[in-house]
Amino acid sequence: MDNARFVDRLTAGCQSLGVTVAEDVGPRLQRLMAELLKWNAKVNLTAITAPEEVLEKHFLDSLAVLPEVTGAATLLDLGAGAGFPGLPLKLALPSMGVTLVDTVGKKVAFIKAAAASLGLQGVRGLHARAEGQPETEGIPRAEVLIARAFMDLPDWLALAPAYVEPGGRVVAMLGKQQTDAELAARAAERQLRVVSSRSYRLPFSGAERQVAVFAKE
Ligand SMILES: C[S@@+](CC[C@H](N)C(=O)[O-])C[C@H]1O[C@@H](n2cnc3c(N)ncnc32)[C@H](O)[C@@H]1O
Repeated sequence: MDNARFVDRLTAGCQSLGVTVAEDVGPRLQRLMAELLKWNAKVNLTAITAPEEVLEKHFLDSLAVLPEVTGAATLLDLGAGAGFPGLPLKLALPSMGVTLVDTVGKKVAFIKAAAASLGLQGVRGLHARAEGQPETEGIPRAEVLIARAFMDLPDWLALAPAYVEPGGRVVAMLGKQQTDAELAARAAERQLRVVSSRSYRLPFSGAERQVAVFAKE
């Protein structure tokens, strides 16, 4: 994909999702894509390798949750894989401190290399397994905790609150649609409340997604 098409698709995608990013985000996402595809040729980081799909399913899907994350001083992305959604969110919100955690060393090595190549300050890649004990795992708590394609919702709501600072919130990026009643029931099981929930469609494929935000009661 050439530069002009990348910028066009990014702009159209953001418009469709109702989010805005600064002008420098496009070129930096292009650099991130180049790094991802270069690494992926040697180590298996992601099954999504077609540039159009990387743009939609990794970059735009990550940026889709900007409304849920904007304003946070710190973000913790558990099970970040090749850096999604944490890296695109960091590019869009440069003053936010972002920690990305994964159990697979090569994925964390990629996150660190990509952050260095993009000159990103305030990004930490952490090779660790999140099992609910942040202190012993060496994982810092954050104002906002996020994960995509990491756990099903009940398991995520069981694990996540241990990693949230007082007054913070848990963001769940959901592939499978949940009703308001289902979300409220899952939240109540963990003494959480639903702060917000909304569905959206990826701009080009039309794939359905949902994002829900939870806080401690
Ligand atoms: C399906 S991938 C999703 C990656 C990324 N969030 C995305 O949406 O592209 C799930 C990731 O979680 C990591 N993972 C699984 N269990 C974990 C744990 N307990 N702590 C940290 N990472 C974990 C895996 O290594 C894998 O990279």
